[in-house]
Amino acid sequence: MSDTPSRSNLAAVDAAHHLHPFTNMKKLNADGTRIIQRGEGAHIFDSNGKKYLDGFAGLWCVNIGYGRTEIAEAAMRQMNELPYYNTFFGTTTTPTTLLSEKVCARAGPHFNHVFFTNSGSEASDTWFRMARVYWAAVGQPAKKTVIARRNGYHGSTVAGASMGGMKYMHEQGDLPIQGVVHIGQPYWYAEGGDLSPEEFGLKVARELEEKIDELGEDNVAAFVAEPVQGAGGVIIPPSTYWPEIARICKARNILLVSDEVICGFGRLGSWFGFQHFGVEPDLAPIAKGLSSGYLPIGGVLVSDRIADVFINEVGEFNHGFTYSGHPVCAAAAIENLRIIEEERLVERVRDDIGPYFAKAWGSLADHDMVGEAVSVGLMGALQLAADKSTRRRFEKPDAVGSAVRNHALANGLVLRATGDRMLASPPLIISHEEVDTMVRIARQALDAVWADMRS
Ligand SMILES: Cc1ncc(COP(=O)(O)O)c(CNc2cccc(C(=O)O)c2)c1O
Repeated sequence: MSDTPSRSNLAAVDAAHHLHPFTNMKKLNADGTRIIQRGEGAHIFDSNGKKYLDGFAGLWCVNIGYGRTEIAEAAMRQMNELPYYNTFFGTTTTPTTLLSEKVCARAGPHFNHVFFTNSGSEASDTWFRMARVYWAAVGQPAKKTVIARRNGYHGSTVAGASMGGMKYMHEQGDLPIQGVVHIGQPYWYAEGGDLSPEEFGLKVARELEEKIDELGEDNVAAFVAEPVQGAGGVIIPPSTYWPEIARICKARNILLVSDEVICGFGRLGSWFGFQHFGVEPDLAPIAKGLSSGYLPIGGVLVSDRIADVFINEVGEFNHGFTYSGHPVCAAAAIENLRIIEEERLVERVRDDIGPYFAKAWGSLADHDMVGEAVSVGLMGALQLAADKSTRRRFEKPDAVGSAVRNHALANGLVLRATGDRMLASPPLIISHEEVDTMVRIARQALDAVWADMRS
């Protein structure tokens, strides 16, 4: 049956058949969905030919930018040779094995093993089970509880959504599951009060020690955190935060889990976020920049402390996915990492475009509506404020953030709004001129919304 009628009316077909994630479908069907047709470099184009500078790299993930045909060619070669085989029952495939070596080579001396998944959420549920299996194998089975953070994000699977600190997710489906508790987040602008950022960083880190004391150290398996919270609003912790977290985890014998799904693969100007903050985690979920989103793949970096127990004590870890280490996805990821390495994109973020972005994006702090303009590497946020002199927030943060986002989008720039924070996470290949364009359109959007609010 010809698909011409459907293709000519994709929005109507989408409304009739496609349920979108994190979307109010009634509103979307009324507004109509936007068909994104192709991408090139840091730009995407919709089905009407409108061009957008993708200041969000898809969903934090298109690190090498769009249109890199080398990846399609690598995927096609693998697909034509072997489109799929599994890694259960004593088998593997060449790209899966080579990718595991390549990922570990960038993760530092303590990481020599990776467990592959299809997404970041599956990586969350994988390490969640690994942590409990690890403690049981070393004779401390009561160490089951995971401590996570309010406003953290770790995906949409049951454990991932439970460890996430988003109340609106917990309300749907009776989460969090037993064995997951939350402490505060290092969000100084909103919660620091009269403390300096450094004082606040120590205070909120020490909530971890208080929670461990409350639960009993012998009941706590792990603490999980994103190096920089992404979906929570690009919350960059004060300098005192991570050293104190690392000290507490070591002193109190709980596993430290660094969620690298966003911060990994160059986003912060280092291969992984934990390296940027000088931390040595025990486990680290990965996804997104691993393949730059060209094909779905995720995983868990497993430190020697954990891997040695799984190899020598646990025996069979009864966990895994049909597509764990999918050969075509692995081939695409290998090519993606080759591009990141050969074009020195991590170093570029650290030494060139990251500092350039910080200066340009930081200049927006002079706007009456901007309370802070912060960034690390190519991950930035604008905190919108009703009164920046007192850090007073807007009454309707979501409405303000959406208004700025929609204005930017109408003028050809994709930004993410989470409440009253405007988030940027452009492809690592973005040029200086494109950063200038991002900032120009963002400023225009701020001017327009601020003027609307005062009219
Ligand atoms: C830190 C972190 N951990 C786990 C996940 C889950 O990964 P998957 O989506 O591949 O299952 C994420 C994902 N992060 C994510 C996903 C979708 C939207 C947004 C947003 O900020 O709007 C963020 C993430 O940001």
